[in-house]
Order: sequence, then C-alpha cells, then structure tokens
Amino acid sequence: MPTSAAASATAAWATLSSVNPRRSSSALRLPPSLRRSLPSRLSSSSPSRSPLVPVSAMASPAAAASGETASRKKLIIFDAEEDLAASLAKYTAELSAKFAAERGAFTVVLSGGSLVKALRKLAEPPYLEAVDWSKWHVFWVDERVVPKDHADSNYKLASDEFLSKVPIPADQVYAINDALSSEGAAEDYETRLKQLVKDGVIETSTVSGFPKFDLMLMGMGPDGHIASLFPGHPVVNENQKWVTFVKDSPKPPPERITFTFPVINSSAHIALVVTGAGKAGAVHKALSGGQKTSDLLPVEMVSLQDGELIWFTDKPAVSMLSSI
Ligand SMILES: O=C(O)[C@H](O)[C@@H](O)[C@H](O)[C@H](O)COP(=O)(O)O
Repeated sequence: MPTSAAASATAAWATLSSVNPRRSSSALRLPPSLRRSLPSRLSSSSPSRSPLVPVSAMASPAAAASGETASRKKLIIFDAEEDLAASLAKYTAELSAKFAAERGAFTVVLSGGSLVKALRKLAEPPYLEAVDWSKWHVFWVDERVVPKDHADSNYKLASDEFLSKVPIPADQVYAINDALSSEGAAEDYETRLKQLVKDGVIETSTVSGFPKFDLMLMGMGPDGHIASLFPGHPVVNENQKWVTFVKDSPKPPPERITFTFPVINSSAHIALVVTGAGKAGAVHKALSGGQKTSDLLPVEMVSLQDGELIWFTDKPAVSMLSSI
C-alpha cells in the first residue's frame, strides 16, 4: 500500500492532556515508549516528519458508565485540511485492503456533510488504482427522505463527489428506496441489511448481535449530532431497531432515516471527521469528560464495544481543549 499520504501528513497524535493547539505541533512530541504503541498503518514513516502520537486514554463518559473497556479511541489534529484528507484516504485504503483480504468484502458507511469532500483523495492516484473497489459495499448512516436526485440527498452528494469517480459495482451501493415514506424507507433499509447479513456481506457483532460494519465514515454537527441522531431526540434511545426514522429533524430537511446507536456502536472502525471552529464547543464537551450520563451529546454516546474510533480534527475544532 502506498505510503505517500503518511509521508505528507502533518498530523499530530496527542494525549488529550497534551492537546494545546496554541503550541506548535512539535510541542506535542511524546516519548518513544508512547510512539511505539501507534498502529503501524498510521505511523509516520520518517522520524523527521511531524509526530504522530496516540491518545492513550481519552475520557468516555458513556463507556465509563457502562464499564466497557474494549473501545480504542484516538484523536488526530491536522494543520491543514489537505493533510486530513490524505490521512483519511490512507486509513480507508488500508482498511479496505485488510477486509478485502480477510473476508472478500469491505462494508463502508457514509454520512452526508463535509465528510464527503474529505474523501476526495481516495478517487485520485495512487488509491484510485490501488484500492480493490470491487470489494466495496457502500451504505449510509443516515439519509434525507427525498428523491435520489434532490439537492438534499446524501446519496446524490456522495455520488456526485465520490462514488461516480470510483469503480464500485452499482449493485453494491445501497441507497434508500426514495419511493417510500420515512417509516417505510427505514423498514426497507433494515430488511435489506438483514439480507446482506444472511448473505455474509455484513458481519454480525459477537458482542451485541447487531450488524458490524467494517468502517463508518461520519461527520458531526455543531450541536454534537451524528447520523440523524440529534440531541434530546427520542431516537437516540432506540435500542432494538437497526434503522429508524425521524420526521422532525432540527436540521432540514425534517424527514430522515438513520442507523441507531446499537448499530453504530457495533462498528469495527469509525472515522469521525470534525473540522472548523463551529464544532469546537461540542468537541470540548465530548472530549473533556466528566459529564453526567443523562446529559450526553449524541457524539458522546459513540462507544464502540469492540472497535476503533478515530477523531480526524483540525486546530479550530479542538481550539477549546486547551482550557481543560
Ligand atoms: O444528513 C445530514 O445532515 C448529515 O449526514 C449530517 O449528519 C452531517 O454529517 C453532520 O451534520 C456534519 O456535517 P458537516 O461536516 O457538513 O458539518
């Protein structure tokens, strides 16, 4: 797998207590003992490059409350969006190779929003040629209930910006049925997921019994929402269904379908792409710890049972962390 993305990355891995965006990234350099625990696929190939430092113990109120410990969490702070996009492409391509080799399929879940633009480097050399796109199966963690050619459609966004540029077989791209109501579309999507589990395309979590997707690529809203799971909305507590619907989303359009938390938290990997000063308050709340479990933002309810959560961030997004 090409290493050019890692070589150009100016990312810094940091323990939460070390994050201080007002310092230069070299101030985030950690001792070799900590650097040794980096996942090799994300390690810098050259010691002269900017450091990549692991988050060893990020606060997780939800995990702490439930006593879960298997979740692995990391935070990456990028100096530039170009570097974030390069690192995200490398991370995704390496997971694609791993899952394609291990089980002949790679299940990838997309959100809408700025995440889609951050995927652009996957559709460029060297990844365009190096990735085995025939193994990809693409899903949406949430979708607006609008026609697929509507400007609000997450499918249309991903299709225009990414999927139309890579050779994924069309029958392995699972858009919602846009002829149905929101209730019907959610039920239909869950039925199709169940068939794909039966067919062995989607794995099942041995921990939860819910579907286990290989990689979820998601954004987070300024209010701390992920997917279409908004703060204070009852669907954040759905614990039976795989896919549900909302008719009153505070972010337009109002009607959406969304994966539920049991599915999100069964993922093998989640890349949470969160950039810009508008996200700083939610990032601060999510990463500073100590909140009551009744007061969690949806993003704080991401608690992987047996998986890896990586925050891909930039300095504006973590700009409030220096105060903790
Ligand atoms: O359907 C949606 O509205 C999106 O899927 C939404 O959940 C998005 O991912 C976040 O709002 C972050 O979006 P930005 O990264 O553009 O802020």
